[in-house]
Order: sequence, then C-alpha cells, then structure tokens
Amino acid sequence: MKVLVVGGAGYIGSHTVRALRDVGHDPIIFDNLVTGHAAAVQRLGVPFVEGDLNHPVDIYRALNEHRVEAVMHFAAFCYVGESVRNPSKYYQNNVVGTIQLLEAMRSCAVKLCVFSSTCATYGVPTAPMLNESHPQRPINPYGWTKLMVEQMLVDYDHAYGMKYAALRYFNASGSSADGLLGEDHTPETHLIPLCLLVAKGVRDNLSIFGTDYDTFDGTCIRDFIHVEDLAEAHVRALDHLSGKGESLAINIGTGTGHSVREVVRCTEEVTGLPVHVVESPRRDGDAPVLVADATMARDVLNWRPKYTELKPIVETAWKWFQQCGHYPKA
Ligand SMILES: NC(=O)c1ccc[n+]([C@@H]2O[C@H](COP(=O)([O-])OP(=O)(O)OC[C@H]3O[C@@H](n4cnc5c(N)ncnc54)[C@H](O)[C@@H]3O)[C@@H](O)[C@H]2O)c1
Ligand SMILES: O=c1ccn([C@@H]2O[C@H](COP(=O)(O)OP(=O)(O)O[C@H]3O[C@H](CO)[C@H](O)[C@H](O)[C@H]3O)[C@@H](O)[C@H]2O)c(=O)[nH]1
Repeated sequence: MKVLVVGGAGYIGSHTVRALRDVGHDPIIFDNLVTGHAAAVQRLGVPFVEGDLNHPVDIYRALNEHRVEAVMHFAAFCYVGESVRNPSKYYQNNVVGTIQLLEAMRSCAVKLCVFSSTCATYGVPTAPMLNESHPQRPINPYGWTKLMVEQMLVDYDHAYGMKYAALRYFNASGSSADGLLGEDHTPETHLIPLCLLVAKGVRDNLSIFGTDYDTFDGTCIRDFIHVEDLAEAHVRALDHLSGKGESLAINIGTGTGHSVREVVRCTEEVTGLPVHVVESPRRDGDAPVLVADATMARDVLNWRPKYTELKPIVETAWKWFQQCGHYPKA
C-alpha cells in the first residue's frame, strides 16, 4: 500500500518507515522537520514531502500526488513536562494539526489511519497493569491532546467510515539493531538516552525525578518497548485495517515495568561506566507506574515484542550513542 507516514522523519516514524518498506509497502514521509531529521529521511531513501500539518495545502498535495491509501500519524509534540508549562503549543499542533489531517483524508477518501496514542491517556493507574478498558483520565495536557484525537477517530469512523488503529505506546526506547536509525531528540528528556549521555560523560549527572513514589524503590516505573517492536506493531495494525478488521485502540508495551533506578543500574552494566545521579523533586505530570497489559495486541494483531528484557534494549541504544548519538545536520 502507499502509506503517508506523517512525522516519518522522527524517532518512531523513521523506524516504522523502514519496517513498512521491508515488507513491501510504499511509504512516503511527510514531515516539517521541526523535530525530525533530514538525515534519517536520506538514510531511508523513500519519497519525502516537506510539509506542515498546520498548512492544509501541504497535506492535500501529498495525499493527491502520491495517491495515498493509508496514513500513519506520528506528528506531534511529545514532552509531558513542556505540555504542562505550555499547553497551547500542544493543543495547536497535536489537536488542530490532526483535525487538518483528518479533514484532508476525508476529502481525498483515504479511509485508513494508524495513530500514535500513548499510555499517558490513562492517567494514574487504578490497577497494576493497564488494559484498554482502564479509565482514561490524563494528568497532563499532552495526554489530553492524544485522548482528544482518539475521540475524533471514534467519531470519524462512526460518521465517515474512516477506520483507525490508535496504538497506545508505552515508553519507546532503543535504536535499530544495525545502528542505522536511532533516538535524537533536542532537547533530550527521555530517561534511557539521558542515562547514556551521563555514562558517556556528555552530561554530569542524571536527576532522578522523585524518590518518594509508592513503588518498591521509591522511583517511577515504566514499560520500555523497543522501537523496532513498535514499528512491527504498526505494520500489523495496518494489515489488520486493510484486511477489513474493526477499528481499535490497543496497548503496545512489553508487560514488564522497570524503575528509574533499575534503568540507571542497567545502563551502568551495559556501558561499564558510572551514571552519577542526583535525587530531585518529582516532575509535574508523571504517573507513578505505567505498565501495559498487552494481551489485546497479542490476540488481535498476533503481535509479540522481540525485546522482552531491558538490557538488550539499552544495548541497542548504547550502540547508537557510541557511534555518535546524533544525525548529522543537513
Ligand atoms: N517517544 C515515546 O516514548 C512515545 C510514547 C508514546 C507516544 N509517542 C508518540 O509517538 C509519536 C512519535 O514520537 P517520537 O518520539 O518519534 O517523536 P519525534 O519528535 O521524534 O517525531 C515526531 C515527528 O513529527 C514531526 N512533526 C511534528 N509536528 C509536525 C507538523 N505540524 N507537521 C509535520 N510534521 C510534524 C517532527 O518533525 C518529527 O519528525 C508522537 O506522536 C508521540 O506523541 C511517543
Ligand atoms: O532526567 C530524567 C528523565 C526522566 N526521568 C523519569 O524517567 C521516567 C521516564 O521518563 P521519560 O521522560 O523517559 O518518559 P515519560 O514516561 O515521561 O514519557 C514517555 O511516555 C509518555 C507516556 O507516559 C509519553 O507518551 C511520552 O511521549 C513519552 O516520552 C519518568 O518517571 C521520569 O520522571 C527521570 O527521573 N529523570
């Protein structure tokens, strides 16, 4: 299928472009490069439309010129903390931008959409593992923007027959096993890359945000899912929709949680280098524990993560950071 990958120059989008291409689809990247990388696009060697979701004419051009049959929508701002400080930026890009995209898809009769949602739509868990029927009560604006889009997708399906898969990712991590693609966010705020930057000596220390959570060691717990496993889930979600499967909202995680301190220790083990930490106050908008019940993804998409342990995930990230950890600037 001809698949427009909106946000395909970014971290998860670029790995998914590769996975789509590897199974014979024709991905086209649409991206404004606000946080994405021209060098990732170059490495992938697929058609690229430089455009912005907030400029509808760009989207119409991409959908029409490439005769797009399905859209994968990764484009968003995605820093929890920043969304608390500057919600306007998040509602504008993540919600208004998505309305523009869905409207263009509707006009061009593109009926399939795979969307990057998040476990941040659940808010504070009321059970140790989150399944898809857990109440969705976000605790930060970022999570609200994603929940609003999920609702739009439900309504567009009902009214216009646009089929969707909202993939609620847990914490994306790692890099491609061969080191071609990797995680390059500026500023970097994610735990694993920050630990690696401290190990490498690029940063002095890692602030642990909160050591008084009600968890076994007082630090937050997250479910780290390898970016290539996430990419594979997208391919399966597209196959599901194109095979006339019903729309769905589905968790993509491993089902195992690791605390912030465990990630620090694992980084030290993988790199053989110390990760100096500073115990700091809690960060606004953080839930104490986010771990997936990924039963539905297994049953409906026949998807299982290949990376089920933290160490190999950190090893792929370390490979990327040892090479350089950044794409060259265009
Ligand atoms: N990284 C995670 O752990 C995680 C977890 C859950 C959900 N998500 C979601 O997955 C998606 C991808 O995350 P990522 O880590 O790859 O982020 P990223 O910043 O690397 O990628 C986002 C891409 O979207 C592009 N983009 C943003 N706004 C755009 C616009 N208006 N028009 C065109 N392109 C635009 C950026 O240039 C970038 O290439 C996001 O929607 C994010 O909310 C990420
Ligand atoms: O310097 C740091 C950075 C992070 N953390 C902690 O490490 C955990 C993971 O934090 P990340 O910033 O790596 O990831 P988040 O869980 O905040 O966010 C990720 O998962 C979210 C879902 O909860 C969103 O989808 C978001 O896009 C994605 O980046 C959190 O407890 C955070 O407080 C630290 O202690 N110190």
